[in-house]
Order: sequence, then C-alpha cells, then structure tokens
Amino acid sequence: MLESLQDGLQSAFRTLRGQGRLTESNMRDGLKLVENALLEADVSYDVVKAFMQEVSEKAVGQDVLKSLKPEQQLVGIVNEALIELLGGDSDPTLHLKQDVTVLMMCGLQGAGKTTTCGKLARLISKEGKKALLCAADLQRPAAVQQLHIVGKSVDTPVYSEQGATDPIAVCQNAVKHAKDNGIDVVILDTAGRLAIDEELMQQLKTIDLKVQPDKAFLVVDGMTGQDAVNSAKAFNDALDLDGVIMTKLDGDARGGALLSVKHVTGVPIKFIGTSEHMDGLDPFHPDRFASRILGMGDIQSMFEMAQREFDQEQVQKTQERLQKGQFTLDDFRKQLNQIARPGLMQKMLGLMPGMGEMTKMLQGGDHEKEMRRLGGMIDSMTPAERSDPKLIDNSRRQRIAKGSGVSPQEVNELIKQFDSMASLMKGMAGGGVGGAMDMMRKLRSGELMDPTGKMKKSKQSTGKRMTAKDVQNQKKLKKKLKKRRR
Ligand SMILES: Nc1nc2c(ncn2[C@@H]2O[C@H](COP(=O)(O)OP(=O)(O)OP(=O)(O)O)[C@@H](O)[C@H]2O)c(=O)[nH]1
Repeated sequence: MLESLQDGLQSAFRTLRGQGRLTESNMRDGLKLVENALLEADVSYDVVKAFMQEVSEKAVGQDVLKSLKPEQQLVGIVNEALIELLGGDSDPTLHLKQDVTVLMMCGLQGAGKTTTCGKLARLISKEGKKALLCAADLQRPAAVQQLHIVGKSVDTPVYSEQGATDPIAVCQNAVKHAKDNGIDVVILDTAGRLAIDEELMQQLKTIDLKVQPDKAFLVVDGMTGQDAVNSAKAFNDALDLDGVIMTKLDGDARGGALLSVKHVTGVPIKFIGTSEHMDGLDPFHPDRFASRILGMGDIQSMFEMAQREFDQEQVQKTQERLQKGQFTLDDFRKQLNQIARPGLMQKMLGLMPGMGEMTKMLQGGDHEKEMRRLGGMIDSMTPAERSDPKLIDNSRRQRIAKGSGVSPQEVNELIKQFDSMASLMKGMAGGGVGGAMDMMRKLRSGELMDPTGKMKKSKQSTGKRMTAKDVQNQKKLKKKLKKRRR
C-alpha cells in the first residue's frame, strides 16, 4: 500500500544520511524530495503547499539536536506533520450507545459501500455486538439481493422489505426492528449514483433528518484519486459527515486522496478498505498510519489484528493444551488454517517496520495448495502419531510420506514446523504486543515461511535446486532488510 510514496520519502531521507549537521542547504535538498514524493503520490497541490510550508518552517528553524542525525530530525518533523494531515488525534472508535446505534453509509455507485457495510458488520460482531444491515438502496434492482449475500457471508441479518419504494420508511422500520430485537447497531446501506446529483443528496438529507443516524460515513474509492476528495467535499457540504471510509487501498492507489481528504474537507478518515474480502477493513489511526508511511511499521495495529483475526478462544485452548503438554498435530493444523489465510500474512507483515519488500514477495503464494500438502501428511498419520509426533521414527516417516505422496524429508520438515508453531503459540498466548512481536520475530527470521509465502520447506529436502533467481532474490531481500535495520 502506497509503496511509491514510501519509497519517495525514504529516498528524501537518504539524502541526509551520513551528513553530520543539519544545514539549510542539505535540508532544502531533502525537503524538495519530500515535496516531489507527495506530488507524485497525487496529493492535491494546495495540500502539498501547506504541508511543505509547515515542515520547512519547523525544519529550518529547528535547533540542531546533538543527539539526532539530520535524517532523524527530518523524519520526526515529517512524521508530526503527516499525523496532523491525516487527522491528528481522530480515532475510529464507533462509541456505541446503550440503545441502538445507527450508522448511515453513503457513497457513489461502485465505491464499495455495500461491501464495506458487510465488513463493518463483521468488525462489530467481532467486538461481541449485534449488527443489522438495512437494505435502503431501492434504486438499483440487484442491490437488496447483493446486501443479503454480503450479510450471509458475515453472518449478519439483513432487514429488507420486498417491493418497498420508500427508503426512509425502510430505514425507520429497520431501526424499530433493531430496538425490538436487542440489536446494537443498524447499518443503513443507502443508494448510490454514478455521479453526485440533487436527487441522491435530497434522499440522503431526508434519511438524515427523519432517521437521525448517529453517524454518517461516506465510502469513497481510493483508486479514483482527487475525484474521491471532490466527492467527499460535495457529500460533506450536504450531510455534515462524521467520517470517510476509503476503499481499495490494496490496489495501485498512490495515496494522494488519503493524504488530501482531511485537509480539503475537514472530515477525517475512519476506516480503510484493504481487500475485497470481508476481513479487509482496517480502523484508521493517523499516528499509526504516518508511522507506516515512513517505514517505521505499526506494531500496535498488528497486535490488534492478531487479536481480532485469530480465534482467541482457540488460542486460549491451545495455550492450555501446551501447558499440559498436549499440543498435537491436529491442533497444529487448526492453527495453520488460521494463520495462513490468504492475505492475512501479507497484511500483518505490511505492518512490520521495513517489511514492505517481503509483503510484495508474499503475493501469489499458493496457500491452499500448501494447506492441502500439509493436511495430506497429517491425514496419513495414526491418531497416536498426531498426538505425539516423537513416535515418528524412520519407518513411520517412510509410511506417512508414501501415503501422502511426499518425500520423507518433507515429513521431517512438517514436524520441525510443528515444533516452531508450538513455541510460536506460546509467544502468542503469552499475549500483548510482546507475543505478537515474538511471532513476527519468527516470521522475520524465516522460521515459518519461505520467501514465496509458502510454509517453509527446504528446497534441498525436496530434491529441487535453488535457481539462480531464487539466490539473487534472497540476497536482495537480505541486503534490503539489513539496510533498513541500520
Ligand atoms: N480491492 C478492493 N475491492 C473492493 C474494496 N471494497 C470494495 N471492493 C470491490 O468494489 C466493487 C464494488 O463494491 P460494492 O460494494 O458493490 O460497491 P457499492 O458502492 O455498494 O456499489 P453500488 O451498490 O452499485 O452502489 C466490488 O467488486 C467489491 O468487491 C476494497 O477495499 N478493495
């Protein structure tokens, strides 16, 4: 996400690396590169101008701190200005009421509104609250049905009225239904249009007036750059928005809209869409995101993601089993299924300082195939072997390999991974950022994954030789990681 902006800023900071003192001239060179990086990321010109003015004033007037290198000083100043630009201390907490909380979602057609309704419902239910989706898009014939499909995929009920023509009445009835049925949050999926028009705005204003949602969120497509900013401005003029949800930041979005929207509209971003899957919605924290843009990672979000996405009950059970020495290969398989979900590892690694390159390399890893390979080996074991892999001697290893169509070395690798996972689970179950850090340390040191994103197995053990390209890639990756860690 926003790799080119990250790269641009990194090269700006690099110009100051090795320079002993912060002078006006070396700072000017660095600042010019920061400005270029922002413009290339398609940040609005006015935003760049205001941003650069603030940064330059601070940078040039800054006393040279003996303890900090010029590069570190500029990073610090840019970090502060970026946090401000992204929304300061705005935070994505929904502040649910005791009574029913109503969230109105609006946006242009195709921005990702319906998908985001589902993602939001999923996040709410992960927090133990009950959500209800309300089909208030009566404009597009298939919209109601689409919301039902989305609702089913996140296990959330959908309120809709067959043949209804009045979206306001549908929203009011949905809120009443929620009150009668102990539901905590109603998410209104309102109609979108291809462009902003008076009729759409009028309908939204009437819903706003008559249903009185607690929050109005605008969903905008981050891939559309400045158009997203302009539509945020128009919707905010009409509706007084509480927040923007910017979608499709997983693609080639350069980030300009993300950096411009708060400055131009005054409305902060509250969530970002990071994939088309239902787990692809991340709460947006300006300080954490600034840290990510500057390549410093976001350990807190990574930890929260682990808490949210890994079944905590299962983590707890596993810890108990570990403590009793009962962790088995069946448990191992369950854990793998959680951890190796497509996209999850990439997202988590993307939050690690300096791991941007690794996430690119993880793209395209065939997790399902890998899961089948590992599952096949586990299925070929006896229950006793699954409970106690130490029983697996040479002849058992030969039998399991034969039964699952792999080499005995691969069975060996699986058992090694099992041992790694056992200590990983201990770290995770230990909880806190430390647990997540421990898990990441293992990933980083390559104990779990190979550079293609598959669960690690040595190429020698499978009889395949490393190609020259593999060797080159590994070298490049090591070099990059080493450089960034400096
Ligand atoms: N890659 C990616 N795709 C997304 C994201 N959010 C939504 N999409 C995709 O964008 C497309 C449009 O999403 P919808 O949810 O149907 O958009 P909508 O705004 O509800 O559109 P209408 O119902 O026509 O008003 C779908 O193919 C989604 O899968 C995201 O964060 N990342």
